[in-house]
Amino acid sequence: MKIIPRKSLQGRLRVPGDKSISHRAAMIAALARGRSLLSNFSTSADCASTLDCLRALGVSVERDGTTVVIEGRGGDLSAPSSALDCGNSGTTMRLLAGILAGQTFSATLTGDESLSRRPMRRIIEPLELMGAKLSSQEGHAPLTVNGQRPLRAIDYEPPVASAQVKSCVLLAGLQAAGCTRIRERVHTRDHTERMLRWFGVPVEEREEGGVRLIALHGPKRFSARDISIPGDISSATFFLAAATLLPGSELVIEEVGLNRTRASVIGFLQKLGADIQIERARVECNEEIGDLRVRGVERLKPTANGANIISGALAAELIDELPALAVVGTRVAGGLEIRDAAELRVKESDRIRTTVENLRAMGAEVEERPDGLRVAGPARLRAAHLESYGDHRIAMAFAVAALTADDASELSGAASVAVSFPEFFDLLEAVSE
Ligand SMILES: O=C(O)C1=C[C@@H](OP(=O)(O)O)[C@@H](O)[C@H](O)C1
Ligand SMILES: C=C(OP(=O)(O)O)C(=O)O
Repeated sequence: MKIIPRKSLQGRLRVPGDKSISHRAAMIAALARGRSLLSNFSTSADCASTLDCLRALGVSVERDGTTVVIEGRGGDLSAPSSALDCGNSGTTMRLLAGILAGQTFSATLTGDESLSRRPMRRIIEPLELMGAKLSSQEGHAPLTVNGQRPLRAIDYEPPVASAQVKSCVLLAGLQAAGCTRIRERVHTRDHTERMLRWFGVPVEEREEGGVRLIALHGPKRFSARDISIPGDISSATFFLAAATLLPGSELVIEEVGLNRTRASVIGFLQKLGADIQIERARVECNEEIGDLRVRGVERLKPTANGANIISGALAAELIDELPALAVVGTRVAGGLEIRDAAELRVKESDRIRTTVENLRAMGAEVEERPDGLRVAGPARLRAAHLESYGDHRIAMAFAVAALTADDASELSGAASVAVSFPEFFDLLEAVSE
C-alpha cells in the first residue's frame, strides 16, 4: 500500500469497541446464566476468533454488526468437535485456557504461525497448580487443556506483568473451590476485574506492601447482563500520534475508554508537549469513557526532566502503544527511550526489532536494546519501504510515520490492521487533509 504524506487531520471519528473489553464481555457473558446484549463490540479479527471459539463450545452467539447477543450456559460449556482456532489472538488463547481448565472435557487451542511462537508456559504453570492438565509443544500452541472440576484455588504471583495471565487465573478461579488470589507488583489492565463485578461477581482488591492483591471466591455462578463497550484507546493512539505530529490538525475521537490502567498514553503525550483534552468524561458499565480532542503541535519538548523515558510500570501500561510512541519519539527534542519492555519481543512480532528496522529504514537514528530502544530526535523521517511483519500495530505505527515523511512510502502487509482495527485506513482517509 502506498501512503502519501498529509498536511493535517481534521474532523471527528469513532474507533471500534475496545478489543480487551470485548473479549472479556463475550467470554464472561458465555459463562453467565441467560442472555446478554453486547453493544459496540470490537470489529477486530481477534474478537471474531473469540466468538467463533465460544460457538464451538456450544454457546449461542448472534451478531449483527457491532451488536452481539450471547446466550450464556451458566458455566457449563460443551466439548468442541475439533480444535479451537484462536487465529492471531493471544488474549483469546490465554483467557479461554483459564475457562477450559474448569470444564469437564478436554479441548485443544490452536493459533496462526505468530501465535504459535508466543509463550504459553506463563498460563500452563498456574493452571496446573490449580489441578488442570495441559500439554503443549514445549510451551507453545497447540495447547490441550484437560479440564478438572472443581479446580484448586491458588494464591499466585505471575512471574511477568501480564493482564492475560491474571485474567486466565481469575476466570479459572470461577470454577475453583475457595479463594483464588493474584499478587501484582506491576499493575496491569483491570478490565476482567471490572467486568466480573459488572456481572455481579465480587472481586476484592487491596494493596499490601506495594503489591496489589486481587481475589475472588469460587465456585461462582452469575446471571447475564447487557454491556456497552467503549472505544479502544489503543486504536485511538494512532490518531492521537498522527494528529499530534501534523501541525494544524484538530481531531475529536469520540467515546474512547479512559480506564486508568489503559489511558497512560494521554498523560505521557501531554508530558511531551502534546495538546490533548478530555471532554464529556463519564463512567459507563464500570469503565471510564470520554471524548479526546487533539491538536497538532509545532514541536514536542518534554515538560520535565526524564519525561521522555518510558520504564517500569509505565512501560507495562503502555505496552501496546510503544511502537506508535517510538515513532512519536523521532520528533521529540532529546529523543525517546523505552526500557523494561522485553515483553514486546513476544507479541505478534518482535516489536522491538520490527520497530527498529522500520525506523532505520526511514533514516532515524535508533539503538536497539534487549528490553527496549533509544531513538534520537528531533528528526524528519524519510519515505521508505516499510514492512508490517504481519503485525497490526507495526502496520499502523508506520502508516502514521509515513504520513509525516518527506515523500510517499510503501507499506507491505497493510491488511494485518484487521487483527485489531479493520477500519483504520478508511478512517484515516476520511480525516486526512
Ligand atoms: O489482557 C489483554 O487484553 C491484553 C494484555 C496485554 O498482553 P499481556 O497480558 O501479555 O501483557 C496486551 O499486550 C494485549 O494486547 C491485550
Ligand atoms: C498483543 C496484542 O494482542 P494479543 O496478545 O491478544 O494477541 C495486541 O493487540 O497488540
